[in-house]
Amino acid sequence: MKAKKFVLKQQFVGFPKYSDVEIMEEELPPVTDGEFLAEAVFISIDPFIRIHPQEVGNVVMGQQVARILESKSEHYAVGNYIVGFFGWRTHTISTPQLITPDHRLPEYLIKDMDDLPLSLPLGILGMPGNTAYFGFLDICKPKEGETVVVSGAAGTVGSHVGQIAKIKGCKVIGIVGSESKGKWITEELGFNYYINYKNQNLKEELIKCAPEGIDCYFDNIGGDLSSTIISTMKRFGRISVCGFISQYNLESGFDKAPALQGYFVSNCLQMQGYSALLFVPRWHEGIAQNLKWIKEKKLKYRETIIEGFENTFQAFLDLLSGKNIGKTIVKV
Ligand SMILES: NC(=O)C1=CN([C@@H]2O[C@H](COP(=O)(O)OP(=O)(O)OC[C@H]3O[C@@H](n4cnc5c(N)ncnc54)[C@H](OP(=O)(O)O)[C@@H]3O)[C@@H](O)[C@H]2O)C=CC1
Ligand SMILES: CCCCC/C=C\CC(=O)/C=C/C=C/C=C\[C@@H](O)CCCC(=O)O
Repeated sequence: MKAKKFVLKQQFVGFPKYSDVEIMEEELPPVTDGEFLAEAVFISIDPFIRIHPQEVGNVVMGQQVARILESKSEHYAVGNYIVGFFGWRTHTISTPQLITPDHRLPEYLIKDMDDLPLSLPLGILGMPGNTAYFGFLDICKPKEGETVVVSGAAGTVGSHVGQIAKIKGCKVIGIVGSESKGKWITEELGFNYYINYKNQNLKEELIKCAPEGIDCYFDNIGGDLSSTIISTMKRFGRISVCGFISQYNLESGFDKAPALQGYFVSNCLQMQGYSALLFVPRWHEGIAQNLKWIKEKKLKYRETIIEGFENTFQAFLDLLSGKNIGKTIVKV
């Protein structure tokens, strides 16, 4: 059995380039006792791949939904589907990772999907879904009637957070980079307003949509746009810092505190960052709640599916340039 894999050839500097990676082949050894052979069906494309430390020479990191092709493990049977952190590769031989260390995403068998797509455990029913569920509810602690701003609002995490905010009875404003994204989140997902940061004045529009000020800000983007949003927050506002994608491709790094301390002091704001990994002990609680909301038709999703393993890197570039709506997935 030959596996294909994307190997990191050099560290990403600035916007990633094709010369940063290389597709290689690897001859896999026979499966031995306790091991399984899994074939990638879907590969997850996520922004953290751009900034998470990775070693040159290693397979590019990432989650997969994979089908068990051969098993000498009592835990997985041939034909089972699992979620695993195997990276950008077509075939993997491994042993079941039944206990999740603190710094890892869990590996598990996919069950109870009914007729839902098998890709969802990489999106709304997986890491990004739990990022939205726990990171919004536990950190922003939204109350009915409050005003919530979500940036990256047509992406996997942002579109999910906005819908949870609606379920909780909030007014929701989504920040997006195109009109089609804005129409999707307002007309189909129920956000109250969208603001297109590429062609509208963010501050003026925020004041129009939320003259009362903002109670909760779910931050996916960081940078100057987030500074503007934070400057319109109300007293005792809460900010969940999920990501800062506007800074990921900068060559200069990102180690300056925003010059917003005045707003934090005068409005008694709270800001907390987190990683989805914090919530690994409650992983299946988040998945069960998100699945319940999907079945109740309270939570909708979209996926941008790119076909073909060879197109995995292009899918990553497209995500970083905002070409996706909802979750970006490679169908291997
Ligand atoms: N803390 C955690 O544990 C986790 C954090 N994250 C973070 O959550 C965020 C969203 O992730 P995810 O939902 O997977 O990705 P998305 O599906 O939201 O895709 C990324 C989106 O970011 C937007 N974007 C790209 N560049 C910029 C920019 N310069 N300014 C503003 N927006 C930009 C684009 O939308 P547009 O067209 O609107 O610009 C793009 O579609 C990321 O910051 C990610 O790193 C994700 C998972 C876990
Ligand atoms: C410097 C470390 C990366 C920080 C990324 C920052 C914030 C945004 C973000 O996108 C976070 C994503 C978190 C994802 C969860 C898990 C990953 O870290 C993969 C874990 C790798 C593993 O070994 O399992």
